[in-house]
Amino acid sequence: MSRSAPLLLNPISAISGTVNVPGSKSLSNRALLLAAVAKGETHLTNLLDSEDIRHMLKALTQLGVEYRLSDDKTECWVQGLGQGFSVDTVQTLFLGNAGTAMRPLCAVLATSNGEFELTGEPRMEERPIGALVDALRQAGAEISYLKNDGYPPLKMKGRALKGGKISVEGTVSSQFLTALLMAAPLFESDSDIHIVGELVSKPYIDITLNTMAQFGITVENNNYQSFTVKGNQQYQAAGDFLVEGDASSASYFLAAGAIKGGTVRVTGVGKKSIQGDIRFADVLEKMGAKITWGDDYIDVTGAPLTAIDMDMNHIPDAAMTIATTALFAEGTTSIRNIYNWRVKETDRLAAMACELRKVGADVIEGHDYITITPPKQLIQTDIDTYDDHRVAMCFSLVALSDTPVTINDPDCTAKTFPDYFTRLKQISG
Ligand SMILES: O=C(O)C1=C[C@@H](OP(=O)(O)O)[C@@H](O)[C@H](O)C1
Ligand SMILES: C=C(OP(=O)(O)O)C(=O)O
Repeated sequence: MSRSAPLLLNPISAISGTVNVPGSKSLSNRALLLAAVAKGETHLTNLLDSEDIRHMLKALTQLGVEYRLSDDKTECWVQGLGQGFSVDTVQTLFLGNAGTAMRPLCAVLATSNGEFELTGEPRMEERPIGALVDALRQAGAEISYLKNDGYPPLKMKGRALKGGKISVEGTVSSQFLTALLMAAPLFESDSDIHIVGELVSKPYIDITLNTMAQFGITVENNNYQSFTVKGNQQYQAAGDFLVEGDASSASYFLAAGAIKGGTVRVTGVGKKSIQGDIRFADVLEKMGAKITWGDDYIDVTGAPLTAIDMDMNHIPDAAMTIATTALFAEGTTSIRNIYNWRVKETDRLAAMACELRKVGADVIEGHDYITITPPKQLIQTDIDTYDDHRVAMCFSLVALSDTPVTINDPDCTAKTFPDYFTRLKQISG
C-alpha cells in the first residue's frame, strides 16, 4: 500500500548536533487507555502524534471517552470513566496496524459493557492474537473470529470476567501479557497469570507495570513466569503523566552518530528511561561507539565499528537498526533470537534480508536470526519498505556511506515517527 513518492537521500557528509525524539508509542497508547478507564482527569504531556496513537484516540472517542488535545496534539487531558467502557450500540473499531491498540483494547473491552468489532489493515489480519483470546476465554470472555481463527478481525461481547488462574502463551508477543495485565484489575476476582514458554520482549512488560503503577495499580511479578493481580480494583488518574521520548525512534540517530563520527545528542530519553530499547546504546558501545548518559539525553560519538554477535530478543525494534548499522561494521554481525520479527508490520526477517542483499551485503536469513556481512562498496538501489516504518528509517542510514539511497514510500514512518526525515536532516551536515 504505497502512499508517497520515493525519497532520494544523497550521501550525508557529516552528522552532528542535537535532535529531540517524539514521545514513546508504547507509553502513549498505554497511558491513554489507562487514563480512559481511571477515575479522574489525567494530563498527558509529550504524547506522540502518529498513526498508532490516532487509532487509539479515535477508538476512545467511539467508546464515549471525553478528552481534549492541544493544538500540536502532544498534550491531552483525559476525563477518565472510573470503570471499563460501556456502549449501547455495536462499535466497530478500526485500529490500523497498531499492536499497542489492538491487543490492550481487546482485553479491556472483553471486560467492558457492550458489543465490539475490532478490525485493522490487511496486515493486522495476519498478526496473531489467538494466544490473548485463549487467555481471555479462560477468564470467561466471549470473543469470536470474523475471518481466520487466531487473527483479527474480532467480534466480542463484553461482560464481567472472573479472573482466576489464567495461562498465556509468551513466545510470540509480549503484548498479549501486557493486555491481560492491563485488564486484570477490572476482573471480578484476583488473577494468577502463568506464562507458557519463554516470554519474549520482556522489557515491554516493565513498561506496562510501570505505567500501571502510575495509575495506582501494583502487580506481583514472579520472575516473568507468573504475575498476580488483585481483582475488582479501580485505576486512579495519574495526574500529570509525562510520556518519555521514544527509545526505538532514538536508535536511528544514535546509530547515525556512531557510524559517521561526529557527536550526536539525542534528547527526550536518558539513563532513567523505563524503555528497554535504550539498551540499544549499550550495543553501539560494544561495537565501538562512545556513549555518555544524561538523565534526559544520550550522547554518542562515532568510532570505527566492529561486528557483534548477540541475542537481541530484549530489544526487538531497535535490533533492526543494528541490522543496517552492521553495513558499517568490520566483520559479520549476527542478531539472534528474533523470530517474532516475522509477525510484526511485515515479515521483518525476510524484508531486512532482501533489502540488505540489494545494497550488496552477504546475508544469511535463519528461522530466528540474521547474519550480515557488509560489502566493500554499497550498491545504489531503491529500498522497498513493505509499509514498515522501521524498514524505511533503518535504510536511511545507507546515506551515511558515499552511496545514495532511495526510500520507497517514505511516509510509512507515519506509524510512529511522521517527521523522521526532517529530524534526520537537522543533524546532517
Ligand atoms: O508492548 C509494546 O509496546 C511493544 C512490544 C513489542 O512487541 P512484541 O512484544 O510483540 O515483541 C514491540 O515490538 C512493539 O513495537 C511495542
Ligand atoms: C512492532 C511494532 O509495532 P506494534 O506496536 O504494532 O506491534 C513496531 O513499532 O515496531
